Amino acid sequence: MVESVAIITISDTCVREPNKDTSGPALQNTVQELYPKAIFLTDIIPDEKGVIQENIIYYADEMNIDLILTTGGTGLSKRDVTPEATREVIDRDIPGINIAIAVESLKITPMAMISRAVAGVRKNTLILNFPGSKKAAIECFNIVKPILSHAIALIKGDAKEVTLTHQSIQKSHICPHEESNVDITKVAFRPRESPYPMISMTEAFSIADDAIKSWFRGFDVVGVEEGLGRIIAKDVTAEEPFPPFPASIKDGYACLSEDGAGPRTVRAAVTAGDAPETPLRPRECARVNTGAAIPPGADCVVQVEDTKLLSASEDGKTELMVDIIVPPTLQQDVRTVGSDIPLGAVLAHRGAILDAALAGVLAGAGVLKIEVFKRPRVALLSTGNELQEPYEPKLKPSHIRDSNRTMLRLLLREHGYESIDCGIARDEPAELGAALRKAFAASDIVVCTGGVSMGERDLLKPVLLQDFGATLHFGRVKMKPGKPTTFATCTLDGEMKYIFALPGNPVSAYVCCLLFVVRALRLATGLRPYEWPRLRVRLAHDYTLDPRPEYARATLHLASDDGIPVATLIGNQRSSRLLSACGATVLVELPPAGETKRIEAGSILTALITGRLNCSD
Ligand SMILES: Nc1nc2c(c(=O)[nH]1)N[C@H]1C(S)=C(S)[C@@H](COP(=O)(O)OP(=O)(O)OC[C@H]3O[C@@H](n4cnc5c(N)ncnc54)[C@H](O)[C@@H]3O)O[C@H]1N2
Ligand code: MOO
Ligand SMILES: [Mg+2]
Repeated sequence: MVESVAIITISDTCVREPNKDTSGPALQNTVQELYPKAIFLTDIIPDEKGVIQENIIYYADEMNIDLILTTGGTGLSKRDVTPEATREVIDRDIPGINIAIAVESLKITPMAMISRAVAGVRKNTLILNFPGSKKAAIECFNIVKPILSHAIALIKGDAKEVTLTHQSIQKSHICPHEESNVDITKVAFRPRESPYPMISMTEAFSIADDAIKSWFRGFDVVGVEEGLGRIIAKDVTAEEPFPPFPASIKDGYACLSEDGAGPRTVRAAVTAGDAPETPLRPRECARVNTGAAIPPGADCVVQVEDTKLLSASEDGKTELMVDIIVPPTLQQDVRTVGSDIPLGAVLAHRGAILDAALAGVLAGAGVLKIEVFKRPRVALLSTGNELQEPYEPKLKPSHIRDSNRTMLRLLLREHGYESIDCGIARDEPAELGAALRKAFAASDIVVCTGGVSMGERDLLKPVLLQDFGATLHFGRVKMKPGKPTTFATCTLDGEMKYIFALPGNPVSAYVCCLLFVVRALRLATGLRPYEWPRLRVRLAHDYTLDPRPEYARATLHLASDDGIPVATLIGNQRSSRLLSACGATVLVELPPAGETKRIEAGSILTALITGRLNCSD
């Protein structure tokens, strides 16, 4: 049980200007989320070795604090002395903690190499140095979080907690299957303000991209027809030229171009599939069809429209002589061997998406199987006590049908990704934990909806943190819809798992799936570019702006005078109203309200093309 925590900001600057201390308060918020009942003491002190040591000794010896976290002074500048100060006052050091921090932090930034932080024990107190930047301090805390309670229990000799932890480690890695560490009884103590900073979309994308871009699990070999939407892993080259023989582009007569205009004897008739062998001689021609092989000796085709019949057999079954009216040029209307696809040409480049046309090209080239990037396995999980399956005959009082799983499964499929259905979990910590565990076991990326905001039954974040030791990379994003969008990672049975915990509101889930999940899947499967294409649109109506950047669902009318398509928003944009996404071609990027609170009809904005072009008139 962690009962007391001291957070010491070590920075000359923050001593002079305490409001510049963002790391201390952020760290406090994050730690408080994990230990809501602990007492917190905070301090800001200068980068002075003696002062740092006095403080550590005071909090450890006099105050008997369980955990001291320092932030700042771990780098390479002359004034950075936190590690030196700490090292001299600890009784025992714990190098493993900083090895773990270095290993994990190096995945995020090479700057982690120059942190010299120390972790150790003085008497009954665990002391950890964290870097001075807010982001880095929180990341470091999230890395050590899984072992904190157990380490502190060991230091304090808390036999009960140590035994419990050992039992739970034996049963599962983090938390027993049937139990949860999340206490939902103290509703009155829930945070009244979200402890998660509301980060920008750019920051959120960069964090999720960094975490996911190293996902690579090799290749699959799939049949061309099964591979729709998959990403080609290796260049595929043509082993046959196309066409494999000189073919006619027109229905007409194969001739020798040097004969010019004038009469020709019709020597032969060649339809598609025939293989003419006898060479044409001067002033001879062969009747040919589009796609038929032209005979040896011929070097051009004259379309039937540019000829006249001069003589024929009496029964009309055989053409004897034709007149070529227009003098032909060399190779006129001939597809020479390999002129569509030369032998050895690249048919499909690594990174290309296997679409219908490419499948046709591959089929035409006799390529039946193809190597593609493996895709992450995606599990879909809905959460909420109010949810029933769509097929249930009758709704219970105050219940609704789960629409998110159906919508997300098909939305992912529309963009080339299949998913595994993990059902509905109730808003109970242990049940949620069990459902997540199942979803993690079946997948690489879990996409769940609901339970990420401020309600007492919004348990996703605490369950991830306390039962899975997850690293919560972000818990709120400045966007509408989708504010409580959460992205976390955790290691289960030695494997990295990713979780996009999307808000429960169906439109929020829809928009965030397009913006975060599809992006992550594209990035993980080697697809470039992974940004949605943008275009300029003219807004059809006035709109009141939200303080957050908003992604409004709209259809496009392509008839505007200057060629800029007009975007019409699909009715009320409330995040519960999924009808607003039906038939959406684009997500219009509405800017956040600043000095301009209302945007006028006719304004030019950008829009992401996330849907199909529909005829909306
Ligand atoms: N005090 C605050 N309340 C809320 C805030 C806030 O900042 N402070 N944020 C609001 C925003 S923005 C959103 S978005 C929602 C997100 O809520 P949760 O992710 O916690 O989701 P739930 O509470 O579980 O459900 C919200 C809503 O969505 C319906 N829902 C959930 N799952 C499904 C499903 N599978 N199919 C259909 N509909 C679903 C659910 O019934 C609720 O109506 O929080 C706001 N609150
Ligand atoms: O951000 Mo919430 O997703 O507005 O509805
Ligand atoms: Mg909620």
